[in-house]
Amino acid sequence: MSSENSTNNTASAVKSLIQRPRRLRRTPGLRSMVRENQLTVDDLIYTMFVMEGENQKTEISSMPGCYRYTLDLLLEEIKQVSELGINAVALFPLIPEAKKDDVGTESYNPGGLVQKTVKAIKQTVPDIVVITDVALDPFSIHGHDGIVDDNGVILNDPTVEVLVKMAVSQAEAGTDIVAPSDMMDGRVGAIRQALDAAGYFHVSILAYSAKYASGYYGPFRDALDSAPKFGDKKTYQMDAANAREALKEVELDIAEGADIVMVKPALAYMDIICQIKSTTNLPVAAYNVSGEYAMIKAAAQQGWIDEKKVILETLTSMKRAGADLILTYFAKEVALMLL
Ligand SMILES: NCc1[nH]cc(CCC(=O)O)c1CC(=O)O
Ligand SMILES: [Mg+2]
Repeated sequence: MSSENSTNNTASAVKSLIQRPRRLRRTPGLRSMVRENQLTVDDLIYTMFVMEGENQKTEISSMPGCYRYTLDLLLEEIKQVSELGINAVALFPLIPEAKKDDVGTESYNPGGLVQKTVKAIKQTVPDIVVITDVALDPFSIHGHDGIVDDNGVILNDPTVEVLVKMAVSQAEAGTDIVAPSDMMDGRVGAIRQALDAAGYFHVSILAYSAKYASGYYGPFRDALDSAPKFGDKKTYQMDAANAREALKEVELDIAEGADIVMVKPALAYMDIICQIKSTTNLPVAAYNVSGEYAMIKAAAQQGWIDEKKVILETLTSMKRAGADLILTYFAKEVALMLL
């Protein structure tokens, strides 16, 4: 018994406290019994960068500890993380400049990098869930997620036609989940229809439903060399000030056939995760984006924060906000911490 609670001059109001929340924080066992949320390896989706070539991995300078892998080394990494219990990987390709064009033709090449990668993963680690990104930015010379007209306007409906081809070609390659990250209107419905028409009823759609125009994507654009060559993405990605609009976007994507809805970025949008969770029974995903990764790594490298503690605290808070799934570059590190 600590003397703090037994001194004679303790105010009587405190002495007679009936509720003392600290009672349940007294020991690790008690804390564990009343813990409301638990981060587990099942929550994690490992976001990975793939590039052409052989036997190479290159570190992304603004994302220390995160690499672009050639397919052979990517497969090694995926085997390892699968053994650690990670269920799913989300793939993003680095496309050589020479294969980029105005309309992202390479994105639906049956022999393209993504398609080749999906096939190889399915042959080597068949149990891992493969999630492929559906958006034009890695494939377009201008770095936008859509087709651009002469006035610099990002065209919605012509872009959706390309996204549909991309999604079907990923399904042909064997992907489990297609994940449109482009924010064009109507793409979820168009992709669902096309997948079904081609017999891919079983392929799921993870919709980037509430994706914000964010400063937190900088390191990702370094990784893929995909920063927009002009303007910004504000005519298609959402305004950071809006919350009700996120609910509208989610509602539309669900009506169009989304299987999982996502909020992106995560950390600055916890309120959005929480609100969406309370309005849908679908699984809700959160994308712990590149800038969120970079901030933690940078502060940790300076010795300013305890990296492991901050990673676990950050991802657990996303679960507390309502995320069922978390896309994160920390997935492997976290899986090791949770062992
Ligand atoms: N379709 C683009 C896309 N898909 C995933 C990310 C960012 C992910 C991250 O920052 O980790 C982006 C960047 C963007 O919209 O410019
Ligand atoms: Mg939408």
